[in-house]
Amino acid sequence: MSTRNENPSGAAEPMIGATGLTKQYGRSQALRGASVTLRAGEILAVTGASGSGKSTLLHCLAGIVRPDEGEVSYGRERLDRASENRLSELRRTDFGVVFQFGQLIPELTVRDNVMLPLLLAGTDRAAAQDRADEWLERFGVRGQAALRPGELSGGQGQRVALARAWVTGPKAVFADEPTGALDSLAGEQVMTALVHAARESGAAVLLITHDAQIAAYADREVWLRDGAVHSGATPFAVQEAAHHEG
Ligand SMILES: Nc1ncnc2c1ncn2[C@@H]1O[C@H](COP(=O)(O)OP(=O)(O)OP(=O)(O)O)[C@@H](O)[C@H]1O
Repeated sequence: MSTRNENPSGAAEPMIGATGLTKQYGRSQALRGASVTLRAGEILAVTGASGSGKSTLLHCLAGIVRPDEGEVSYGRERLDRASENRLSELRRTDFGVVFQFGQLIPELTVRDNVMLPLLLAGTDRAAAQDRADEWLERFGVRGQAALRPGELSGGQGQRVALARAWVTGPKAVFADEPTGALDSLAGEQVMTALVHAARESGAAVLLITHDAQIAAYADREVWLRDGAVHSGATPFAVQEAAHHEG
């Protein structure tokens, strides 16, 4: 089911804005003047062929990577100039991140994985466990709380990763190909859970995907080519390239 254009918050104010971002890795120019806005409460899909700069853009917006040039604003704060301490604080409190392969800690149980961000933020153990169980329940994986990540299906693992991203009450969640390793049914279940969590919590979501069906869950779509952002629906040629390479 697509929820395109159904942002119930109706909020249009920019939450995170990036202008003129450039980022070079050795000889490879990942971003060339990329500008994008993530508005409060919206789900924004970012598509584009492999190597077009999608992950680098997400890393710059989430304060994981500092751009070479350009500005990243979070409200009134300049993330491109923020200290490392402030950026790691924001990643613990205001931002959640989900990657293609969940990146759960294999030695910890599902519940301990989800509790971890809360414990790092100083929440006491009993409260952290209650909140972790609550989010596992919302993502339909409460029954798997005592298992280790290696015992989960791909879709369950991604729903646990979403629970871990949402457990701290983030203002924005950055999801880099969260369904990229899943079959289409598991991908749809993960996206349904993600949209539900976003609507319930009011968190904005930046969703990277090479899959047009996954992008259709978003409120708005932008696409990257050669490190620059374009708005509107992804052109078919870019979709095709992303599909084959992704
Ligand atoms: N940490 C890094 N070190 C070196 N080069 C990098 C690094 N991260 C990205 N790049 C390069 O920057 C360019 C953009 O990469 P990026 O991962 O942002 O693209 P992408 O659109 O997310 O690609 P994909 O869909 O394949 O994940 C690529 O040429 C890539 O090789």
